[in-house]
Amino acid sequence: MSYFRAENLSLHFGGLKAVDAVSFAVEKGEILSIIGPNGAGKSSIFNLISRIYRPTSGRIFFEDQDITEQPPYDIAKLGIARTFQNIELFENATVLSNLLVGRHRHSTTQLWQELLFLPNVRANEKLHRRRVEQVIEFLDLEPYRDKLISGLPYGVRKVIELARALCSEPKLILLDEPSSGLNVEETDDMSFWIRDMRSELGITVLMVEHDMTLVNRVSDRVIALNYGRVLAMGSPAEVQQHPDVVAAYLGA
Ligand SMILES: Nc1ncnc2c1ncn2[C@@H]1O[C@H](COP(=O)(O)OP(=O)(O)OP(=O)(O)O)[C@@H](O)[C@H]1O
Repeated sequence: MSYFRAENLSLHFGGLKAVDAVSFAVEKGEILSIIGPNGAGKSSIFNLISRIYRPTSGRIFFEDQDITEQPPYDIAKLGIARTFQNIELFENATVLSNLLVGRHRHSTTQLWQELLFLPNVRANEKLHRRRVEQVIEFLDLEPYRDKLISGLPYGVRKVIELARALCSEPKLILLDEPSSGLNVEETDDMSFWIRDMRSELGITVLMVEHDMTLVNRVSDRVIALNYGRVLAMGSPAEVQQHPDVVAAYLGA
């Protein structure tokens, strides 16, 4: 049994097949990248996994559990986190506050307990802060801890978005174009974070990415999509040399 599995997944918008009978599996500890031209269906697959959309047909399994019908909040609880192509952070809050939001899935206290600030609330708060500090250290974000998001450069925000996803202690992370908007040096750093996430934190990675340098550097396997269908699957080199993939990128 695979760690994560999409089986015959389809998503139709009227007559448009954004995702068309896509099947793939991700093994525990693997870094798998999804590539493909604009409109190929990459983000739609992420939106199906995080339950922003319901599949027209097909099933999704995680750790041997059928999660196709799970509500979005439960997906996070099961240990699947994601980042977005367009960064989604609270602009007028500090980095630390944004990261504490990432701890939400581990909240065990009720609102009434929080209002009364009972001892278990304090203990919980301490645990959350400790975990957040670990992520801050892991991603070298100490200089930004108390800064407002609105004053930070794009490259740093991108790392903070990754940090927020890591604060939820995910088992599987979905990275939606982690290099978009980053310069060469920042993309280089991103490739190290992604590899370290796997080797040091044991996180399995499913990534949508356009930058082939990053894809080649971190991926164990690659899936190429076009018009919602799988064109090729295999090692980064195999997929990039596949004639259908070459044709799709050349617009043939
Ligand atoms: N909510 C929607 N309603 C209608 N069509 C949609 C919707 N979302 C996506 N599509 C269409 O589905 C297809 C796949 O889109 P998707 O965003 O998944 O592609 P993508 O591979 O992520 O593209 P990009 O690299 O540009 O982000 C496209 O033709 C897109 O226009």
